Amino acid sequence: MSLKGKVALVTGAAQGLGKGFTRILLTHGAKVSLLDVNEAAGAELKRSLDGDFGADSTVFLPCDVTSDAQLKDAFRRTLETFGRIDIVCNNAGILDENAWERTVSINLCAVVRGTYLALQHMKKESGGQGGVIVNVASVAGLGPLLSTPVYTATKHGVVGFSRAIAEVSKVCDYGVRVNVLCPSFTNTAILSNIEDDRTTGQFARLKDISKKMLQDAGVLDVSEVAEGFLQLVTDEGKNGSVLMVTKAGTAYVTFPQVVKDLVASPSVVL
Ligand SMILES: NC(=O)C1=CN([C@@H]2O[C@H](COP(=O)(O)OP(=O)(O)OC[C@H]3O[C@@H](n4cnc5c(N)ncnc54)[C@H](O)[C@@H]3O)[C@@H](O)[C@H]2O)C=CC1
Ligand SMILES: CCCCCC(=O)/C=C/C=C\C=C\C=C\[C@@H](O)[C@@H](O)CCCC(=O)O
Repeated sequence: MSLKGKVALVTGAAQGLGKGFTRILLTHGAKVSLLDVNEAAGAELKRSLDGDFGADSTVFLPCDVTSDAQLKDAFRRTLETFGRIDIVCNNAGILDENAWERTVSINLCAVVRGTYLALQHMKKESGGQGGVIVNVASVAGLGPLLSTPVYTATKHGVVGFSRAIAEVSKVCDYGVRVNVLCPSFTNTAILSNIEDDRTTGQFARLKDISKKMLQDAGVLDVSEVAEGFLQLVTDEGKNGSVLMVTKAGTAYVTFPQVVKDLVASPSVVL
């Protein structure tokens, strides 16, 4: 899929991975609507992108993705600005085991909200032109990151929800692909949480284990993850795909078909 003339909406775009996704989309000819709760960082990024890609290539929309009204308004203003939405990346996320309800609200509830809004605008049965949604989970969405159980739960939820919605889209012929990106440790601000007792809370005593996992796994550059993101956006054969990006390599994840396996071989003991 060529990105020329396409319009993307990226949440949590002001820094880190969202900024990397934004830049790779712009480099390949798309226009991007940047959503972020951090107005200062968003405005600063907009100024920088104006210089690199021209002022008409992006729009920055202050938005707290936990607010239904703000996210709906951001979609509306994106359509007003660019006339279409072809790509949605639900990327915004935090890690805070103390503020675990807010972690769930941002990392999972807002991904559901952003996915449903994207489908509302893109699915063919409501007059849309189709498109693609990339939801950002984590390797912690594939297995437990022990010092962050709620963060782990939210990322598992993003994987499960996205795979299910991808199946819905296929069966209902929405014309919208839904994929999941599962990066490993990447060099952004969120990594500092691994050492921060304020965000690991009751699990702070486990931080040395998580730090060793980080040291063993290595730390990705944003650009490495952005290449995986671009694959999920542009490969029109990918729907319901889960792409894991690690320093050891990039791979599509396959999942056991438990029910089919169970029926096929009743001896399977769960
Ligand atoms: N950095 C890493 O090691 C990994 C990160 N991820 C995920 O990647 C996504 C992006 O995180 P990073 O770029 O690493 O972190 P980051 O902290 O650098 O960027 C997160 C961005 O989301 C924004 N944001 C936070 N809450 C928001 C809200 N309520 N509404 C709108 N924007 C909000 C922040 O202002 C920030 O710009 C997250 O979902 C994170 O869980 C997944 C795997 C690894
Ligand atoms: C603490 C900051 C992390 C926030 C960013 C993020 O999401 C990073 C995730 C990176 C890696 C997650 C790894 C999870 C591993 C589990 O799947 C499990 O396989 C670990 C098993 C460890 C072992 O050797 O037994």
